[in-house]
Amino acid sequence: MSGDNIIDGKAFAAEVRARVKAQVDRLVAEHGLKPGLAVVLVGEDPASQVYVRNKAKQTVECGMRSDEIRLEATATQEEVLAVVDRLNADPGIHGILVQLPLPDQIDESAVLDRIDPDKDVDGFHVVNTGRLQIGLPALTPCTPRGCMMLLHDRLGDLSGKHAVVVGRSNIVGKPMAMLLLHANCTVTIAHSRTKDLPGLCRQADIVIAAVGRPKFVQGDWIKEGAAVIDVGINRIPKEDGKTRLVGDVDFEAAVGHAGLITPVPGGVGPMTIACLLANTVTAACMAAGIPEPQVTA
Ligand SMILES: Nc1nc2c(c(=O)[nH]1)N[C@@H](CN(C=O)c1ccc(C(=O)N[C@@H](CCC(=O)O)C(=O)O)cc1)CN2
Ligand SMILES: [Mg+2]
Repeated sequence: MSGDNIIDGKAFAAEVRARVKAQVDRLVAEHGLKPGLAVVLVGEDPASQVYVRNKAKQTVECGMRSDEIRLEATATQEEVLAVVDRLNADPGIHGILVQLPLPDQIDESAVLDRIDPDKDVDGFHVVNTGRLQIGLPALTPCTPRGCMMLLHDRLGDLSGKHAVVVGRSNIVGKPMAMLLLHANCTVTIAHSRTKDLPGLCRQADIVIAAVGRPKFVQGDWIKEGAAVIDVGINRIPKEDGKTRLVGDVDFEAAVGHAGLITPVPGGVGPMTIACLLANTVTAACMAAGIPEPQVTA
């Protein structure tokens, strides 16, 4: 993959992490403030274990404190809430993330809403959701924030562009639509009941695929020159019995139509963790009542 229209999310995420590290270095040097991120993992989901390990590694590489809290898959709601309460009260922890999905016995929204909104670096708490909705400063969900960074980097001003968001989840589709709206896009949210989805996508200057179905968005749904951001991470079986990762877009078919497109892997995924680190710096600065250090390059 080497076309000019293919966005290298891995390289861009490395740049974001370098900026975060420079910010952290200044916070430590000028304010004695070392941001801390705690990640809570309940159970042994293999993909979640990899993501949590990568988060901890990248947090430390950026010079921040990293706490990893692991609970058995059989943990009770009370046990998970007790961990969140303890982290809420820890002044050295500025960001808390509970890795999703949670086991079935746990009420996900009750856990997410127990996190102190000022430490909610996932931006999933109802307070941050509401703040985003009405345009107040908010901790913003990491994946949509990463998508916006990629779009602004390659397209600059997004005003007046028609964006179609395929998917209406609370963690990607809805906040994504809100961020695009705040960037003055005309936004359509499409979902399983949308009529003529191919025709709708063909009108879009920007297509965000966040539906959770492998290769769902077809190549001929993409208008010539449109930007295609693929949020999907689907593992599909290969003939040799192993699995491979594909997005929600049929990449091979879409790449010939798109003006810009993110691959899977190596597109949006790496931006999610980079934005989590950036949100942790934001949360630490908010807690200390100091402005975020501005770093160049
Ligand atoms: N509390 C949260 N849970 C989950 C989130 C989240 O933002 N907050 N998002 C996903 C998982 N996720 C981070 O937690 C995540 C997913 C994918 C990647 C990534 O870098 N993907 C790579 C491929 C990695 C692979 O081979 O599996 C890529 O796309 O290039 C990072 C983070 C659900 N849970
Ligand atoms: Mg549940």
